Amino acid sequence: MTQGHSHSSSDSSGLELGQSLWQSCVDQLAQELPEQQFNTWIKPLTAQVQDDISKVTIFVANRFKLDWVRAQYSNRIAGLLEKLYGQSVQVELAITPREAPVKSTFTPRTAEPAVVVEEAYVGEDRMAGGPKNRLNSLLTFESLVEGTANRMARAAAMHVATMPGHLYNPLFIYGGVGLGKTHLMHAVGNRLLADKQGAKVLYIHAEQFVSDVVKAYQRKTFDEFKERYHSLDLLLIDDVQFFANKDRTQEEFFNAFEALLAKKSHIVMTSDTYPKGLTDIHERLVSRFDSGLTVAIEPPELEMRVAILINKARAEGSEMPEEVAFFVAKNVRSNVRELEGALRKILAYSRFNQKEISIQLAREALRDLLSIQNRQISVENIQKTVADYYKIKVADMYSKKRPASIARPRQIAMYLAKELTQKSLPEIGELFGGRDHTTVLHAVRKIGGERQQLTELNQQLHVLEQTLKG
Ligand SMILES: Nc1ncnc2c1ncn2[C@@H]1O[C@H](COP(=O)(O)OP(=O)(O)OP(=O)(O)O)[C@@H](O)[C@H]1O
Repeated sequence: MTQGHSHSSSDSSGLELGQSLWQSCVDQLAQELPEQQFNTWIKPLTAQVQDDISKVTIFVANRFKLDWVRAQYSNRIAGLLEKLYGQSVQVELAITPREAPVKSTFTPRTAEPAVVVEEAYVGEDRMAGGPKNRLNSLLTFESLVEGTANRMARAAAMHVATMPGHLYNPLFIYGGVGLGKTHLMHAVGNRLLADKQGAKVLYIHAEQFVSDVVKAYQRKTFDEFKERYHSLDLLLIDDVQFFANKDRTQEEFFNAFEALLAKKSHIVMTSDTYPKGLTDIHERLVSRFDSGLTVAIEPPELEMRVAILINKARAEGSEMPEEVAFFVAKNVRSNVRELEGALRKILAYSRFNQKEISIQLAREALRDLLSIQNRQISVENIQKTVADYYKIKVADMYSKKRPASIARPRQIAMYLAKELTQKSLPEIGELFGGRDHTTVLHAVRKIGGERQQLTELNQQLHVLEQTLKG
């Protein structure tokens, strides 16, 4: 989003701008806040932006959350909106009305449906039209771009959607943030419902499951809880790493899991790590998670990022020239959510200034983003981050020591230095204790090659890249 521009106040561009402003704010918070905080407090928020963007009303599920969001986040949100928009924006908080005005309510695209559905299964009135499945109908196989990074996961998901309860049960999908795990899961649900209308499908975030367990506990409604979960045909449960340390939840999930598998209902789960990498989750559950098919979603490669940009632009009614898409995809590398954020900024900037989308325009629209990237990534920074990650001393990055426990992280750091900075091989060699450029080249080729083969290494590199990009 740009600053200091003029704008008309009441036409539809005000609405669009409001939408992308709120989305940019959410994207920014996703970058700044620890993931769990973001997912708990910010992701479920919906906002209504006044046409002239002087006021944003943020909807929160209940009184408790309202107080919390007000105390912890409202100043920060107001500050961000002001920074993004270039003028002050009044921020107001309200409790989500029972029937939210869906049309004018903007939800971050990554979030659950527009109305916060915390009470969805408790209030009898909501049961009238059948239980809510919480699926977002926009997240389908059709809108998911396929590439090497998600091919396996997509094929498995497609199989589950067409023949649930058959193979790959449970299907466990893991990968870093913003890589399309949630999207894929919704796609399974949407496809199954399209094929079998009456199917009982539920998408739920692991934290919501925890909160359902707590409620059942408080209200002594475990029978209802069981009835609800154990009767599903397809359970889609997101981010199961959130079950960590929640014993009662794990027990209830274990029961649901067993009941569902016994009746050949399908379970699809996602997590930020592979099952054995989960911490503070009971072994018996972990081994259940791993008992069907476990697939990774990898960060998208360049061509896939380009395709995603072009597709998403088209879905928004704009054409993004291929050279611009390449420019953006080369500069925004970590995940799809960031790509979407970049795209929104470019579209808003182009509409606002009524200019064609070009590389120059993209450069201007993404000025902040690009400068943050350039500022943060230095070879020293990489050395420190990699040393921390593999628990070795930073000094070992320049030392002559050769044990594998040191040499390998050092090679990884060299690889990242080549990937993420503009430095030449000799310059990098110099910064690693005066090593020859052929040593650096060897490291770059070796790690780059292994990355294609070893999922675990690829995940580690992905984490490091995300950390370095801030
Ligand atoms: N291959 C793809 N094609 C099109 N859109 C994609 C693709 N992968 C991801 N997206 C989009 O990127 C955004 C982030 O994806 P999603 O929310 O599914 O990520 P996630 O892996 O579940 O991340 P998190 O763990 O942070 O929840 C979504 O808007 C999604 O639609």
